[in-house]
Amino acid sequence: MKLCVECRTQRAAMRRPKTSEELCKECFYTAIETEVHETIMATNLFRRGERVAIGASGGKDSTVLAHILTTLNRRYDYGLDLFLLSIDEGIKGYRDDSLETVKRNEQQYQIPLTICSYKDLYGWTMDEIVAQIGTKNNCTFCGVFRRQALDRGAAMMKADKIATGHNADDIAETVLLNFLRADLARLRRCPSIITGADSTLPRVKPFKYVYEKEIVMYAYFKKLDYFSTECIYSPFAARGLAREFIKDLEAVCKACLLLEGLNRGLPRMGVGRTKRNGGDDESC
Ligand SMILES: Nc1ncnc2c1ncn2[C@@H]1O[C@H](COP(=O)(O)OP(=O)(O)OP(=O)(O)O)[C@@H](O)[C@H]1O
Repeated sequence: MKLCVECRTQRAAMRRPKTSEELCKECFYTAIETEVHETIMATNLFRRGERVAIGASGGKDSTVLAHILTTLNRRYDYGLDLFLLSIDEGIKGYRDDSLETVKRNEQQYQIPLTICSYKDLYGWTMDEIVAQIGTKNNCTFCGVFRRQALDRGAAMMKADKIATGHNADDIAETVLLNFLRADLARLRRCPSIITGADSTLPRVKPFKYVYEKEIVMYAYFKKLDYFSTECIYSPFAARGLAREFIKDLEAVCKACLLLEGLNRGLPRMGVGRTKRNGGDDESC
């Protein structure tokens, strides 16, 4: 039986994707939560007394965000007034089901939920828009409307900030997409942990440094209640290509793993052959 390298008492339940350390569940939770807390502290992400809208889609990222922000707010006494804000894009068989999850999260985390719909704000549901425009450019409508809908919903609820569940993988995909589109303004802006800092409603990404795989593991081990189906229109989105490309790069990037080990004082991390990083002579 392998013991957790952190507590050395419990059985290791996983190899942590970010560090390759073998940890028990409790030490894994502590590691993620502490890292998010340190990110929040190091970047002054919130101020005491702020009212924070958590963009809640019912998916894994925003569900874990709601769970971790609620936990940290209590544990470290941030003094934040948290609430869930969901945008109902009007996608039958997808958003209606995920909203049911958010309604349960409202009870589980004991933070109030507000739902704003495209139908009320714009007079159109996404299903109606897709019926007009087809499945090629529909994500443009959805992305632009959702961004504004989150702002309008948060302003209506007198929020000071919007927190979203964007993680390290999402940010890498966005960087790649903006690079491919040669969109320099967005390329410069998109990796920031806080955007619109000077506006009345800044947006923050507390999971900027959290790997998607670790969010999935956290949600799975904690048995969090989240909705895991992809948007029915997303197979047509360009983001999917960026995601595949980054996953392929990750699978062979032995040099990055070795370098990370050296920088973290774990020189043996990534030494030897694993299924994930291939042979010893693989490179980016
Ligand atoms: N319908 C929505 N209502 C409220 N917030 C949303 C909605 N859709 C997305 N968001 C916010 O934007 C973030 C990124 O959403 P996106 O759909 O790009 O990614 P995701 O990785 O699938 O996130 P999640 O797992 O939380 O659904 C979410 O984590 C959430 O905070």
